[in-house]
Amino acid sequence: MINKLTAKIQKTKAPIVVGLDPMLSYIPKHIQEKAFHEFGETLEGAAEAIWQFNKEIVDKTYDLIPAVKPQIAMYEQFGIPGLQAFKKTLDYCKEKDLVVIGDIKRGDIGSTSAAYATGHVGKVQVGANKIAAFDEDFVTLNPYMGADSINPFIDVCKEEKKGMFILVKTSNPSSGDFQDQLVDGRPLYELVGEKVAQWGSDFMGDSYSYVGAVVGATYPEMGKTLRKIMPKAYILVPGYGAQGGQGKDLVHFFNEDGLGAIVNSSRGIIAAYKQEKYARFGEENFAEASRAAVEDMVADINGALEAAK
Ligand SMILES: O=c1ccn([C@@H]2O[C@H](COP(=O)(O)O)[C@@H](O)[C@H]2O)c(=O)[nH]1
Repeated sequence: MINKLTAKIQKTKAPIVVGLDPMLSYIPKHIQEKAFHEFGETLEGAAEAIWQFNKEIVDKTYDLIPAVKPQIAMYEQFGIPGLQAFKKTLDYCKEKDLVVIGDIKRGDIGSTSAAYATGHVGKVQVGANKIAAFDEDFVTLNPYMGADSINPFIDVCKEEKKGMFILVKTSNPSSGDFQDQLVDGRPLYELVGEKVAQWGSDFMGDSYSYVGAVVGATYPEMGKTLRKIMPKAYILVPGYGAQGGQGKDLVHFFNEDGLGAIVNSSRGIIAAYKQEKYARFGEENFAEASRAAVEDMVADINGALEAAK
């Protein structure tokens, strides 16, 4: 899967991932009304609205992008119908040949992590059958419970040739509360970065590892340091757009081969039609606005990479 991700980034020339993080407040009235007419103002109605919204965005952008990152929390808030919409979204994106990164941020004691790994990237044994449940290509993981929370994912991913992005330095304002604390004189995120490099060293694709890292666009200097600590790890970079990150901040997240980082934007793409810049599209054409926002994001990042050469 890491080879597929790298190849798709090279083919599209778009080192970006569209975050499918639908909130009802982003979903145009005409979609909500249709879904509520059919299913009522219920969890089922909400789930139908987010599925129709996602589908239109995917239809209008899939030819420009290598990957999507559905955030499971946005679906879980609608309970079981929400999780069904999550699964429908994953399957549809895979039909469109997109790489799917499930933003699930799991990590628990070994036996529980093993169950999460089975459900999200593996296959569960049911009688004589082995069945893939959610079946993402990559997942995000929280490593702060230690190696035994990550190892089950490594085992399952090795079997399935799938991958993971491990939280190293997150984009949020209080990420420093714990991640920046000094341990033997070094920030904790650097030590986690070293561990990611170590985990990845015996789980390599052709040029990059199946074990990637999450580093926020909002911390460019730390991104530069972590790039050197984890040269073979793909870095998933959230924090672009709605959280303030811009192309010029991201140059040092990439390696000299122009690869090694994939930048996420969720609200900045899926709710683009709400921004003044894309207001010309109108609510009806929200997915066209998302397409324009993808094109602008790619131009911003590639422009910054060119300028830095
Ligand atoms: O450090 C992190 C890790 C994950 N995220 C997730 O990425 C998206 C960001 O959404 P935007 O709308 O582009 O701000 C969201 O799913 C977060 O849970 C992150 O922001 N930072």
